[in-house]
Amino acid sequence: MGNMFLRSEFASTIGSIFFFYTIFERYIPPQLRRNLQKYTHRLIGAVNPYIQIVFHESTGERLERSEVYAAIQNYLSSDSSRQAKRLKADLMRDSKKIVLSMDDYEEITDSYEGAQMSWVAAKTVKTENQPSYYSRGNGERRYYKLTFHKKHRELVVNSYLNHVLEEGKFIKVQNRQRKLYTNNRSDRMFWPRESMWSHVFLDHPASFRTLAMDPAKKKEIVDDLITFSKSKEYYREIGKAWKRGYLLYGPPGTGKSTMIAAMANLLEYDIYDLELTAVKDNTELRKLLIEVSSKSIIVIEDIDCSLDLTGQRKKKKRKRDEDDEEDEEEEKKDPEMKEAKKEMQNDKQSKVTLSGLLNFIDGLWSACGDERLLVFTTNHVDDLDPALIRRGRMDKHIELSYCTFEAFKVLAKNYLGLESHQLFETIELLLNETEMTPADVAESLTPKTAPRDVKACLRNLIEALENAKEAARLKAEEQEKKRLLKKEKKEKAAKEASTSSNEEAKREDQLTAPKEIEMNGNGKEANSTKPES
Ligand SMILES: Nc1ncnc2c1ncn2[C@@H]1O[C@H](COP(=O)(O)OP(=O)(O)OP(=O)(O)O)[C@@H](O)[C@H]1O
Ligand SMILES: [Mg+2]
Repeated sequence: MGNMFLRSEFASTIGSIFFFYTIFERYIPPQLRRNLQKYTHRLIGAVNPYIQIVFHESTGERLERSEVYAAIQNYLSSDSSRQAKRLKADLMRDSKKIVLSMDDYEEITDSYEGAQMSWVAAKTVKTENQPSYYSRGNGERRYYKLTFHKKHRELVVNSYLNHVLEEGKFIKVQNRQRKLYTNNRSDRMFWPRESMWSHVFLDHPASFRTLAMDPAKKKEIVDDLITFSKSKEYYREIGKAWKRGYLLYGPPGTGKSTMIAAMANLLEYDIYDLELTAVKDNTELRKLLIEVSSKSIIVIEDIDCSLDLTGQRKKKKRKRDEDDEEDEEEEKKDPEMKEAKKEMQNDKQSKVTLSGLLNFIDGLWSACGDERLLVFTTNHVDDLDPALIRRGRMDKHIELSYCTFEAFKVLAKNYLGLESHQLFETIELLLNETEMTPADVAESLTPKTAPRDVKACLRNLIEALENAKEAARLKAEEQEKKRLLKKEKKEKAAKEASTSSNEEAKREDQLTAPKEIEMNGNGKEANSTKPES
């Protein structure tokens, strides 16, 4: 009986609300309605101790997805998966993980420095009077609503919102699918707003654990990288752009490119592989730089071959100039050929200059965007212009060299799962006497049969090392022979030159001697040229 009474009471309340709402909507003019709503809100605001902030999913007339909304979605994802009963799963653009978020009208709570915050996901539906850009296709406009007590206003405005944004961005970076970018050729047509970089997803398995090099040196590099990635405040304090330059040098196949991939994997950075020869000029280089995002490594491989920056390149240029002189004659005969050659040269040559590159590294533009590594690689460090590699530009110089026994042990572990073996001693001796790149050692250790025969692999390596040792011995012998031959030739030439000059002197003496005698015979003239003794 009581229950029935309650039920009818409830039904009549709902009925009254519905009745008043219909009257409100239908018979009260819009202007009055708006005023009524405004004053009701003010009245409620005066007595309600809670404050609300709304964050819409899309903003502006273009309805671009709001970065803040995305950051909140990421920030709330772990709380959502724990607290919400109805969840939505999204695979966001460039994300490698599914992001879980609470469904509409779910509520979750978050606590920050002792303050309780409540987050609700909701949506508004477009009404007839609203402009068409107000909402997306289905007429819905989503938002998150943050509610907190007014005594936490300062905390929320000054620190909680920043915390949400930073954390959300951090989670986004963690979840993002990393990319390997490369610059497009500049003579290509670009669509408006099209990026000058094209990309593929970066999925390189290299890591510092599998990189073969001296463990102490490896630790030093890893520590340096991690310290860099955590030094945002430090760089701000000392007034320096948050970037660091590395120069990796060493013979081909010693792991320079592998180390760059390991760096990117360690710090979760993107890689921008900059092909300088495809960059038209310094202005374009600057444009490319502006597009590079934070948390990235800008790589210029084989810098000695990329530009007219090095001694070697200058030598090549000199040679080219000599060739040009020979060609000039031909070109005079055929002017069309001259034009074609000119075009071809322009095609090949980038007009990026050393000063342009230095500006790229440490000019004002390079400070736009945070947390960036710049890595140069070269096989010929001595050929580089000292201005390019001075500290401050290339802060850390790392030499990657031939395989040491320590490096071999890492490769043996990677390739064969071996910590030790009786053949290691022989290999150590041979490695001390022979220069072999880690790439060659790795190739010898790669199993050629399945299941892998560990001993056969080690024997393979020993054989390769012995061959390399023998080849080096023969080469040294050959070089010594050539040196001796050259020396002999030089000595012979010098001897011949001295005998011929002696003979000439003798001949001259013979030519001048009779004259003197003659002169002596004549008397006076001879006395005037020779000092009296
Ligand atoms: N230090 C190393 N540790 C592990 N693997 C290595 C190492 N060095 C070379 N390798 C192996 O050799 C291959 C070639 O190495 P990488 O391309 O890194 O050499 P590089 O120094 O960049 O050569 P280049 O100067 O020709 O560009 C890699 O795929 C890798 O498997
Ligand atoms: Mg390389």
